[in-house]
Amino acid sequence: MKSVKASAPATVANVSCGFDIFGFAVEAPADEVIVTLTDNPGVTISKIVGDDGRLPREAEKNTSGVAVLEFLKAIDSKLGANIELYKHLPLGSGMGSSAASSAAALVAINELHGNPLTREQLLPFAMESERIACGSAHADNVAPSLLGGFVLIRGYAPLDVASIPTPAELYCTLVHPHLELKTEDSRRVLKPSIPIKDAITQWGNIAGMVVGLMKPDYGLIQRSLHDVVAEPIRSVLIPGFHKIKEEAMQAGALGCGISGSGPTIFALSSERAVAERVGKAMQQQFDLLKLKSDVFVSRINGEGAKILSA
Ligand SMILES: Nc1ncnc2c1ncn2[C@@H]1O[C@H](COP(=O)(O)OP(=O)(O)O)[C@@H](O)[C@H]1O
Ligand SMILES: N[C@@H](CCOP(=O)(O)O)C(=O)O
Repeated sequence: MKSVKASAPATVANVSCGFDIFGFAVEAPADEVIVTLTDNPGVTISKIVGDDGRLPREAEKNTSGVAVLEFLKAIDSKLGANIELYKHLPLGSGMGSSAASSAAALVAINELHGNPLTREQLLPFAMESERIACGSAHADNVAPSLLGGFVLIRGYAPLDVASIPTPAELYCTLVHPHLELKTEDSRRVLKPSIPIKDAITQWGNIAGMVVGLMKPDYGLIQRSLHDVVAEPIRSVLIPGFHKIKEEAMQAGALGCGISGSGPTIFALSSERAVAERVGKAMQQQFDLLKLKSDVFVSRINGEGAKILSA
């Protein structure tokens, strides 16, 4: 039967001020899948590489499997599928690990059926996978992983997403300490409501980010990269967070915050050389805490999930 190989990139959700509504894709790392059509209905996962045996092999529990099951149900397919998953994203990282697997699997199964659905129409299936992974069908990882670029989730009911143009010279530094934080747990610590004063600060920054990215205006981006909603609560879960952020800013970053729900920390810079310097400064702080970490520097990835071979 026909097989398709696809990949989908890591993503930075929230981007400081935009809790659950902002996300962008980076160039690496990316998960890969090989999806093969089968005559028998249902979805199987025959192989997972790179997870040290930790991810569920049952399709109903793995984000890649859930996404493909939802797709096949939606198009009323009589066929089934088998998935091989090559996991390159660390689990519980705040880099959209659960989302990358489902985004890659979705573009592959869509391709195998002749692309009946647009990337946007694939989104609800990937969101269902996020519900399995963390109890909440948030779209700020799956949307940029599927669509590429910097994405705004304007609304969830109905789902309304928009791509925000970004300056070509905008670089992201990701520093991933070898720690795990489950999104489910770091969502549970958030408060159910926020004071109006904080809401005003937050929506001012969200609007500032959109204008700053579109103009582009690096000063405005810099002034807008603040989070008074999630970061003050979640930062206690990341060793050395405040010092690391301070060092990133000293090294020239426009802003620095928690990537998704952490523990990865992201920074944005207006030059590659600065983004690399920022990465070294951040990693040095994790070294001082005797925490191993990986650094990834990239532009915003405008392409998102892609077919590698069909
Ligand atoms: N294919 C998959 N890749 C990553 N995590 C998966 C996958 N399928 C299911 N999961 C589950 O999702 C959870 C990790 O997701 P999450 O906590 O959101 O981390 P991340 O921030 O890295 O996406 C884990 O409990 C894991 O078992
Ligand atoms: N908006 C979500 C994003 C979670 O991202 P992840 O990469 O940690 O899964 C949240 O902040 O909970």
